[in-house]
Amino acid sequence: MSTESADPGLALHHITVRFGGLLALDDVSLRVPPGRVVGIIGPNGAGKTTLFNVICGFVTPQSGALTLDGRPFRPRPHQLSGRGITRTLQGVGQFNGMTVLENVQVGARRRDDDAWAALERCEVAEHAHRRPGELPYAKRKRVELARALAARPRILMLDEPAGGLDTDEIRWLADLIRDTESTVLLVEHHMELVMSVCDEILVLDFGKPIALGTPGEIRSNDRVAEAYLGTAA
Ligand SMILES: Nc1ncnc2c1ncn2[C@@H]1O[C@H](COP(=O)(O)OP(=O)(O)OP(=O)(O)O)[C@@H](O)[C@H]1O
Repeated sequence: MSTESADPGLALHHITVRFGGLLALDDVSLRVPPGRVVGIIGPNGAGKTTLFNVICGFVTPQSGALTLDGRPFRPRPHQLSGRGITRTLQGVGQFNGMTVLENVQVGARRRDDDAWAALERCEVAEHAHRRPGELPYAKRKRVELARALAARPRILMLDEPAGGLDTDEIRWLADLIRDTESTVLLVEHHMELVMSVCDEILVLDFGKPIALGTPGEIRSNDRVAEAYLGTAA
């Protein structure tokens, strides 16, 4: 571990997760250096969400370890935002009993300037006083992003942010991911988005890491094409 003590960012070391007899993650290692956009792809059931859940402390691995800046990191869901880690949810996931602004203020931990800046960044400030349920789906996805950005996270975990969005919205999302100062971990099925924004991509198949590389390397990897791109592209 001594060589890793100078390792900035998040790292997963040999993570294995079993659900009964099912091997959901099989010896997965990944480094997420500051400022990078790292994608995690793979077919349905490959273990992407489980990997996110390990980072968030919802799932405890049977073996392996996490480090943050080279130091042991034992994630606990309620302490994540304090460690600078924020996750968006699949779908929209807002409280409909609260206004858009109030939802985003939860992310901002009540710092109004951060909440408004995030609403403006996501171009939904004009809807601040409406309920999320009154907005179209794409706008609610933007509110969910604003909620996450309002925390000014060091590491932003995006869980299928393109789901249900049209081409223009996905283009907007790609710009947002490229522009953010946060380190980004992206689980996504939309290959064009993944290939256009990621610096590095981890490919999982039945819990096994089968490739790790730049978009170009992943595109030309035969094993990936066989396991995933061939069926999903
Ligand atoms: N809590 C759990 N208990 C039992 N099995 C689980 C649990 N969570 C996930 N699994 C199983 O672990 C495997 C990996 O699931 P996971 O949701 O991580 O895959 P995924 O890559 O995110 O899939 P998708 O693209 O469909 O969201 C699947 O076979 C799933 O059924």
